[in-house]
Amino acid sequence: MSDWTEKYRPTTLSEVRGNNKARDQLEEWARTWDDHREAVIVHGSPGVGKTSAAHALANDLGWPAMELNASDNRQADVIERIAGEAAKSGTLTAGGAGRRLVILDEADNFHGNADYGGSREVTRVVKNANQPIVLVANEFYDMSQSLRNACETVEFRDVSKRSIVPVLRDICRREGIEFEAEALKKIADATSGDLRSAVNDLQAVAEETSRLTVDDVVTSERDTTQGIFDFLDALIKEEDAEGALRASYDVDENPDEMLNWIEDNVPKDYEGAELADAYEFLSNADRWLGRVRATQNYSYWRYATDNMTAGVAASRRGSKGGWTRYGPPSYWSKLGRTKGTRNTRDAIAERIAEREGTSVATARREILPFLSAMTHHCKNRDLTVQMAAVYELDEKEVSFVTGSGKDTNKVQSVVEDAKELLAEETVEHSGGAFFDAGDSSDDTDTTETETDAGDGSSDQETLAAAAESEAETTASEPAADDTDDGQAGLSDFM
Ligand SMILES: Nc1ncnc2c1ncn2[C@@H]1O[C@H](COP(=O)(O)OP(=O)(O)OP(=O)(O)O)[C@@H](O)[C@H]1O
Repeated sequence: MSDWTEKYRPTTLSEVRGNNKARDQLEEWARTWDDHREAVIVHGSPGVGKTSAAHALANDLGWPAMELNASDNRQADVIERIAGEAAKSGTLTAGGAGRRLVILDEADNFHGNADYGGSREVTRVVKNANQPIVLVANEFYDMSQSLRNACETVEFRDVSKRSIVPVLRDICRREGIEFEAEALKKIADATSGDLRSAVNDLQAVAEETSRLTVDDVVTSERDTTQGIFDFLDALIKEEDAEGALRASYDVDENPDEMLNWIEDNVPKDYEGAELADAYEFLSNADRWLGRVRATQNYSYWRYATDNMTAGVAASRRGSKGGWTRYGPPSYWSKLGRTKGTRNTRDAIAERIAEREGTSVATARREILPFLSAMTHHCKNRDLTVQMAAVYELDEKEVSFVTGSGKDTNKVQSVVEDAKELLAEETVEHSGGAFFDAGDSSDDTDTTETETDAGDGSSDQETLAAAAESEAETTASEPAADDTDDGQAGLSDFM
């Protein structure tokens, strides 16, 4: 059987589902290209149709599409090909004739090269291109600010369940597969916004049966973790203390794992004082889990669970709406599993504590999770570099905080740039703490200071504000200009 994601790839923009606004913006960008001559960045999560939309657009307009993949090539080659092609066809171009669409896939990956100048070169080429360029990216903020500023931006959102189901239904009809409506809903549910995964899952299940029932879908791997997502919703958004505890009974994870999930996801919806309170309960839970490990007395699990469920739910202030993309605990899950990672964690926490004038416990329980949330997968690259520089993190440690693999180009280039930054900064001034903690009390109860985003008068508050806006980083464009002087404050990177 051929690959259904290819077989049913949209060929015209009208077949791109669930992102009407983005689709229309993209079309408008293309139709008015002669007037503005800017490139466009199309960004969003994997599998939501960005690349398909670019190709469909080219098809609709009758422009040949030329696709380049940033990570497949050496940067110089890519640039040469873009620049060369653009210049060449530019000379042939008269009005709209000879127009072609350059699609640059994985455009957030240029940083993956030690040759930092590459990114600047791409920016220059993109700015001067004689042809419309679509840059496709997952992580908007992995692209340099000057590149972002040079382009228009179109954001593709996760595809809603409501839009996914009809796509699956169409495919079933065209493949002659019988199905229960609930089965399709279940697939859509389990793939949380990623239409490509939904189509893949549908094909996987359909290969096993000629009539698709709800029960057929149960076996998919994503489904086994679905319980935890429902639980997180209940805990973080819906239930009171008792309800949250009850919801945890349905979760098929041990308390250590459950704590990891909660710790990693609660900052996506909680903020300020409620987050501080929640962390307090989570650290209580952590202590009880430590006692279980030390004594093998499993009756303490109960206390840990109470803290992490009832405690966290009770910390909530006001109501939480909307839909949140909860994710597996990429970083915290590694904690406590092995002694090695615990040591890494503690080594980082010690350096943070020293720098910020807090206790190691505070650094570990309160500061590290913030850093982790803000630099998850190195998504805010400038900030990640800044962090690596200030705390002098090596590859293993950057990987630990961000959850990106330590052997990836991303992590290696972050560490390299951090070293460079550090070298520059030691010349400029004697280095400073990330947060510039005002008092240096060794008190573990300093939660207020890290989380109370008040008037923004101190770096601590800037950080807290950053943590709060973390959930919306993809939506907001920083206003600051390029900062190349290597001594920019944290707020300049936000
Ligand atoms: N919005 C959509 N409408 C219709 N089909 C879609 C949509 N999004 C994804 N698909 C299906 O998923 C496949 C992959 O989509 P596509 O490669 O365009 O996603 P993407 O957002 O570019 O992901 P990535 O960033 O991982 O490349 C398509 O061939 C199609 O089958």
